[in-house]
This record gives sequence, structure tokens and C-alpha cells, in this order.
Amino acid sequence: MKYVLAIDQGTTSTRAILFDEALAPVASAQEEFPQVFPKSGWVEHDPADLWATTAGTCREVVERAGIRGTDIVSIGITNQRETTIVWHRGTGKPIYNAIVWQDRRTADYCKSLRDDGHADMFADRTGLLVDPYFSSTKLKWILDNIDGARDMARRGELLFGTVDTYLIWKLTGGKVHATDATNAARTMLYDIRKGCWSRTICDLFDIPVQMLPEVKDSADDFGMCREDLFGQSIPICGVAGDQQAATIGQACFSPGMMKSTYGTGCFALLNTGDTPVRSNNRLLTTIAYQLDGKPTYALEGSIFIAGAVVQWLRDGLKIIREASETQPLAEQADDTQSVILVPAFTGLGAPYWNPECRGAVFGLTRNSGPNELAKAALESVGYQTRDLLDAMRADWRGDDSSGVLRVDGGMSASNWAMQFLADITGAPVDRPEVLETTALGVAWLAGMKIGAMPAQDEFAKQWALQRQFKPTMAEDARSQKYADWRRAVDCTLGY
Ligand SMILES: Nc1ncnc2c1ncn2[C@@H]1O[C@H](COP(=O)(O)OP(=O)(O)O)[C@@H](O)[C@H]1O
Ligand SMILES: O=P(O)(O)OC[C@H](O)CO
Repeated sequence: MKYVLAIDQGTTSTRAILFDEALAPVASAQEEFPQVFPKSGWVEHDPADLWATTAGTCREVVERAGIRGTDIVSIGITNQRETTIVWHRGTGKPIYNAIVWQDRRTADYCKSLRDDGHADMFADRTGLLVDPYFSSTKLKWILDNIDGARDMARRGELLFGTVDTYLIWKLTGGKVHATDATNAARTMLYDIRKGCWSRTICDLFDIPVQMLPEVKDSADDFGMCREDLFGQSIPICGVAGDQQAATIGQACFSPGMMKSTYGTGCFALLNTGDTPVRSNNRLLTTIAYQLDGKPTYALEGSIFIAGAVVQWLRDGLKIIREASETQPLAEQADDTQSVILVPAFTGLGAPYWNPECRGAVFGLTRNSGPNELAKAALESVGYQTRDLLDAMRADWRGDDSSGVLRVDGGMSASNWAMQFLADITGAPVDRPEVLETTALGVAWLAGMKIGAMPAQDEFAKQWALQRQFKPTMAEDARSQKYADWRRAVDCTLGY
């Protein structure tokens, strides 16, 4: 039997998952690593931790599966996106910690870019809103703030990469400096229409182009992994940002198909085919995947707090011990109460993009307790998804592929939350058999590239439904509840 290894380097942990040629996950290993918070609003990772947990979980998964490293025929890498690393070309040493996608340190600079009228240029070229979320202003911050960095970069001594690029560099022993188009599309430096780094933007930020990686397809030749790691050299043949990998794993290959991943946050992507659709509703335009040199585009909505609201019930309020306890609490909630929780703990993402507002609870009575709060927390995720889907439907004039939403991620395990999602969006919600869609997506890219896994159409046919949630809420109740949510958001934004 031959295996494909998927490395999923996420925001809080790194995982390695082995898939067999029939696309079934056979073993996995996971390791968390420390989050570094040097100042309020700053979030960093030590690149050494990202590498150590990658190498560690790769070794562990091989051991657990009881296979030999030589049974692995291809490696895929999927990763937390936007997170920015700069390292020395010669020594391989990072010159600063990885600045994580959540980091807000460049908020003022982004505001000045918007005030100076650059927003349209960025939207046209990169498909993105000018926000600290993306890599370019983080890279500029490193070049501006680390002693001698810009001069070294000008002399060609420094390399930039998102986490995929850094791991490719480490895995190949410093031989390959490359990324894929989906990761490039999140840097706010990449022209998603022309398919190249934007000179105009690099000049604006004074970023030397030679420090940027080569941009490849998502299924491509990313070099050979060092021999000492698995006892033989293995090709790296698949790379995609984690949300794009989930879109692939969910087989959202036709225009109009969409998926939503519920982890800490929630990221919804709608396939728009070969056309990059410019959003009028503050969604992002991005590359869903690039195969055979041809990009397929998507509209993306990002919500910062989804499963994290359940973590807050557990770790902040301490009203549950396990995430799954939210379901029985929500089932017992008093239906006559209309408690609404707006989980703007770190501001609100799409389509509001307000980094300053903070969370709020509305409609509390003396009878409100853990049941009502648990219900409001699960409902908040459904309401936020409806915000995204409404924005997507307003932007997307193409075929709606029956309006079904495919879901995955840890929180999609909650039947109650998924039923509410179907009710409040008024559309069916499909949960697949394999919930490891991110790893599956990149494993397929890596396996398909070397001919060990089926072609795209065949892969799409293997997507299997575990359960469909159909909307059952009456239309007037749905409208009333959603109108209440919008009022609650307005009050939160206005507070
Ligand atoms: N049964 C459940 N009900 C509600 N939320 C859940 C449930 N199981 C997991 N979650 C939430 O899902 C999140 C974990 O999902 P995961 O996909 O592992 O996230 P990430 O990759 O972002 O760490 C946590 O925030 C957790 O609170
Ligand atoms: O690591 P995750 O799963 O939280 O995903 C992070 C996203 O890629 C950020 O854009």
C-alpha cells in the first residue's frame, strides 16, 4: 500500500495525516505549540516551533501507522494563511518571529493607506481589502523595524515566505523557495488577474521582489524532501492555504458551489469559476486553486469568532466543560426569551470589517442562564454565516448550484448548530463523511499530481454525504430572528 502525507500547519497546532490511495485517512498526529503575545493586538509564532512540530508529527504519524517512510509517495502542505516569515538565505535563520494573520500591529499603517486613496488599487490587483490581516504590511513592518533588514533584503540576502514556503524551504534543506497561487493570493502583493507579484505594490512598500518566492500551481513540483526525515527523498507535490484546501476537499469545483469551515473562526468560500468577482459587499476575492496554470477564483467571507465562542463559554464563563455540552443546554433553553450574543471579541470580520467594536449580549432577563447563553452562542455562528451568504448572493450573479452549503471543521459536529444554520439561512446544509477536508484536499492535490489518486471528476464523485440538515423554520420566524440579529449588530457597532 502507498500513502500520501498531508501536513496541516494551523494557527494553534500542527497535524500530520496519512491517507491511503483510496483517500481514506489511516493515521494522524497532532502537536500544539505556544502562542506569543508580545503586546496587545500582537500575535507571533516562533518559526522553530512550526518546524519542530512539523518534523515531530511527521515522524509520529509514520510510527503510529506502522508503515515505513518509504511507503509515502507524495507530500502535501496546507497551512494557516497570511502568517509572515523572513529568513536569511544563507543561514536559514529567521530574522524575526512569524507575524501571525491575527496580528493587528499594522492597523494604523493600513488606515493611512486607505486614507491616501489606495484601497481601489489593492482591490483591483489583489482582490483584498487593505487590512493588517494580510502579509504585505507585516513584511514591510519587519523590513522597517529589524536592524539592517531592508539593506540585507536589497542585497538579496533575505527571503520572505508564508508558512507553506518556510516549510518547503526546511523540508527541501534550503533548496526550494516557492509557494502556490492560493497562498500568494493572501499576501496583498500578488496580482490575482495577471498571476504575478505586483511591481506597483512592491514599490509602494519598498519590498525587493527578489525576496519573494516563485509562485506555482497548487499541484506542482515543489522539490524533494530531505532524505534523513523519512529514510528516502519524497516529492512535495501539493500546496494550498488551509481554507482553499478545504474547498478542494469538499469538491467545490463548479461555479456556485460553496463550503464553510467552522474551527476557531469560520471561513466561507464560493467558487466563482474562471472569473474573479469584485465584491460590492466587502467580501474578499481570492484564488480557490490553480491547476495546469489556470486559476479558479472564489469569493471569501471570514468570521473571526465561530468555535471560539464555545471556547469562551468553557474557559471564560466556565458554564460547560466540553464543547459538545452546548447542545443539551441549547435544547433546554427558554424559547420565549430572545437572547442575542454578538461575539465581536476581536471586532467583526466580513462583511462589517470593524476591528474596534467589542462583543455584547442583548435581551437578558432574570430567567436567562447558561441554557440561553449556550443557545445564543450557537445561534451567533448561524447568524454570522447568513451575513456572509447574503453578501455572497448579492455579489454572485452566476448559477447557485442549488444553494447548498457544505460544512466542515470541529464545530460542524454540533447537530444543533448545523440545524440552526439551515433554518436561519433557509438553505440545506450538507455535512460530509470525512470532516478532515483540509488535509484531504491537499492530500488529493499531492496524490493526483503523481497519478496515485483519481482525477478531479472522479475525486468529486467520491465526496459522500454524512447528513443533510434541511431548513424547517417558518419564513416569518426566520425573518424576525434575523432582523433582531441585524439590530443587535447595529447596536454593537454603534456602542
Ligand atoms: N460539538 C461541538 N459543539 C460546538 N462546538 C464545537 C464542538 N466540537 C468542537 N467545537 C468547536 O470547534 C472548534 C475546534 O474546531 P477545529 O476545526 O479543531 O478548529 P481549529 O482548527 O481552528 O483549531 C473549537 O473552537 C470548539 O469550541
Ligand atoms: O489555522 P486556522 O485553521 O485557524 O486557519 C487560519 C486561516 O487560514 C487564516 O486566514
